[in-house]
Formats: sequence, C-alpha cells, structure tokens
Amino acid sequence: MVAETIDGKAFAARLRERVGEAAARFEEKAGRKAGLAVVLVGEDPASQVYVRSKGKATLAASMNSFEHRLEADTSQDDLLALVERLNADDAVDGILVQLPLPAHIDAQAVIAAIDPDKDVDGFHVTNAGRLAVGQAGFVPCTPMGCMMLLTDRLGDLSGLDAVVIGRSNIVGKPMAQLLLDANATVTIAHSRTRDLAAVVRRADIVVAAVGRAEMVKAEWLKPGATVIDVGINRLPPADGEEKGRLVGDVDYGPASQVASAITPVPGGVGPMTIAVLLRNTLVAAHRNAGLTAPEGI
Ligand SMILES: NC(=O)C1=CN([C@@H]2O[C@H](COP(=O)(O)OP(=O)(O)OC[C@H]3O[C@@H](n4cnc5c(N)ncnc54)[C@H](OP(=O)(O)O)[C@@H]3O)[C@@H](O)[C@H]2O)C=CC1
Ligand SMILES: Nc1nc(=O)c2c([nH]1)NC[C@@H]1CN(c3ccc(C(=O)N[C@@H](CCC(=O)O)C(=O)O)cc3)C=[N+]21
Ligand SMILES: [Mg+2]
Repeated sequence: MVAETIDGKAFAARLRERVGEAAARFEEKAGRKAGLAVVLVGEDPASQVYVRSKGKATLAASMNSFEHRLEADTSQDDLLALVERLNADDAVDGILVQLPLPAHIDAQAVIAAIDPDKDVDGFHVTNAGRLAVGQAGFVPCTPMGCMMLLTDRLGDLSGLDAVVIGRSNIVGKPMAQLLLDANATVTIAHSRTRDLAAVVRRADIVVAAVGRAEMVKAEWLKPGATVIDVGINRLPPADGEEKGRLVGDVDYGPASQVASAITPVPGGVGPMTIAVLLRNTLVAAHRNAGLTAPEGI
C-alpha cells in the first residue's frame, strides 16, 4: 500500500482564505480589524520563524498583528505587566505568548494572567476546563487542526481506535479529549508506556506528538492506519547542509508504505496550527465586539 499524503498546507491555505474573507466582513461591521498579539521572549531562532510566519499569515488574513519581542532576561513581572496591558487593549482580540519561555519565568503564571476570552491558544486552565466538560471555549490550535484533517479524511470517527503518543497540556491531552468527544476509543501513550509498538499496532488513528525524530516505525503501524505527525524536529545538518532537515516523529518513508494516509513534515500539521490560530482570533474578535461569530469557518 502507498499512503495518500494528507496535504495540511493546502487545507490550511483554504481555511486561511475563508478566515480572511470573514475577517474582512468583521472589519466592515465592527469598524476595526481583528487583532492578534504575539509575545516572544528571547532570541530562540526556531521561535522567531514561527512568530514571523504567524505575523505574515495574520496580515494576509486582514487582521492586525502586534508583535512584542522582549529580551531573554525580561523579568516575569515585566512580562505579566505586558499581558495585563494586552488584556486591557480593545484592539487586541487574541494573545499568544510563545512557549517555551526562559527558565526564570513561570509559564503557568503567565498563561494564567491571560484573559481566557483572549486566550486563542486555548492554554488557560479555564479553556482546558471548558474543553474537559464540553463547554464552548478556545481549543488548542494544533489538536484542533489535527481533528480537521482527520474528519476531512475519515468522516465519522465513532468507534475507531485512536492512539495519541504524548500527553502534554498543549498537544497530547487536548488531542485525546477531542478524539474522545468524537467517539473514538482513545489510548494515550507516553514515556512510561510499556511496549509502545503493540499499543500503536491496535490503532486506526495514530497521532504522534512526542518530539523525537522519526521514532514511530512502520512496523508498529496497523496496515491502513491514518497517521497524523505533529512532531517538528530539526535533524543535525548533513554534509553540505547549512541547517538540518525538518522531520516529524514518524519515520515517514517506510510508514507511508503501511499507512493509508499520513501527514508530511513540513506541510502537514504545522500550517494547520497557524490557520486555526487565526480562526480562533476571529472568533474572539466577534465576541469582544458583541457580534455573533460566523458559522462554518
Ligand atoms: N506542528 C505544530 O504545530 C506543533 C508541533 N509541536 C511539536 O510536537 C512535538 C510534541 O510537542 P509537545 O507536546 O509540546 O512536547 P512535550 O515535550 O511537552 O511532550 C512530549 C510527550 O512525549 C512523551 N514522550 C517522550 N519520549 C517518549 C517515548 N520515547 N515514548 C513515548 N512517549 C514519549 C512525553 O512523555 P512524558 O509525559 O512521560 O514525559 C510527553 O508526554 C514536538 O516535536 C513539538 O515541536 C508542538 C506544538 C505545535
Ligand atoms: N504559545 C504557543 N503556541 C503555539 O502554538 C506554539 C508555541 N507556543 N510554541 C512552539 C509551537 C510550535 N508551533 C508551530 C506552529 C507552526 C509550525 C509550522 O507552520 N511549521 C511548518 C514549517 C515551518 C518551517 O519550515 O520552519 C510546517 O510544518 O510545514 C510549526 C510549529 C506552534 N507552537
Ligand atoms: Mg497551539
């Protein structure tokens, strides 16, 4: 079998297009653009790439992008003060504080300071709680993007066996929650899981969110499985390369001979994350302006 490639980049481009059109209608009704504030602390080069591409996508979708780049030695108090200013700023509908933060800053305290109704990342405990009990709130962008790709590909997920590898608050746990809400039978695997290969072998759906390059092997997969690779790992540069290749958590080449569909890295989940972020920001903007958010975006 040769798997179909799930083209997250193209799917995300269509989603951004719809969000951009809805953002233009929002601007007409509200008399202002929707706005996303992105806060980056320190000089982590990978983070800077994300921030830049988020900024570009935001502008292209007819929204304002407010970028705040702070020195790596910024104090937690100064960062909290900035978050408070952004909470109070009516031009700011969504706030994203790029993670990871430097070690001297308590990331949980910073996330807790964000107004839950501007928390377009869906990381605040209020939004995590809303997701856990089935109330409307902001859902983390990466798992939401994965769900869109899965339902587009598979339709109804009812009764399917899904294995999520990884249990972080930003990817694995909310991913498992969304799959459960879609009536999949969900297993969450992690670093203490015994015989990961056997656990993965049961799965109709595999979501890998580990952060280990090409860890998930083709032999682990049930033939015909649908594989969503969240991992973004930079390999060490090979001879003649300036920087190493970007690879996922799944050993893509061999896995694509066993799976029926698989997301590539790059071009899979990553672009979906940004598109959902813009969608969440537009929903936040409607709420902040007292308007009803449009259906179907
Ligand atoms: N495409 C995108 O938009 C995004 C991509 N990412 C990428 O996704 C990956 C995961 O991110 P994130 O969730 O933040 O990472 P974390 O490091 O927070 O979590 C990794 C998880 O993987 C588990 N794990 C580690 N080693 C193993 C192993 N050998 N076997 C099984 N499980 C293991 C850990 O288990 P334990 O809990 O026991 O430690 C943990 O639960 C990274 O590559 C990241 O760059 C992240 C966000 C967005
Ligand atoms: N508060 C917060 N929210 C996040 O959502 C968040 C974060 N912090 N910290 C870092 C991770 C990672 N992340 C990515 C988003 C898009 C791509 C993406 O678009 N990747 C492209 C390739 C990019 C490239 O070539 O470098 C792709 O996979 O095709 C990747 C990774 C969001 N994260
Ligand atoms: Mg996210």
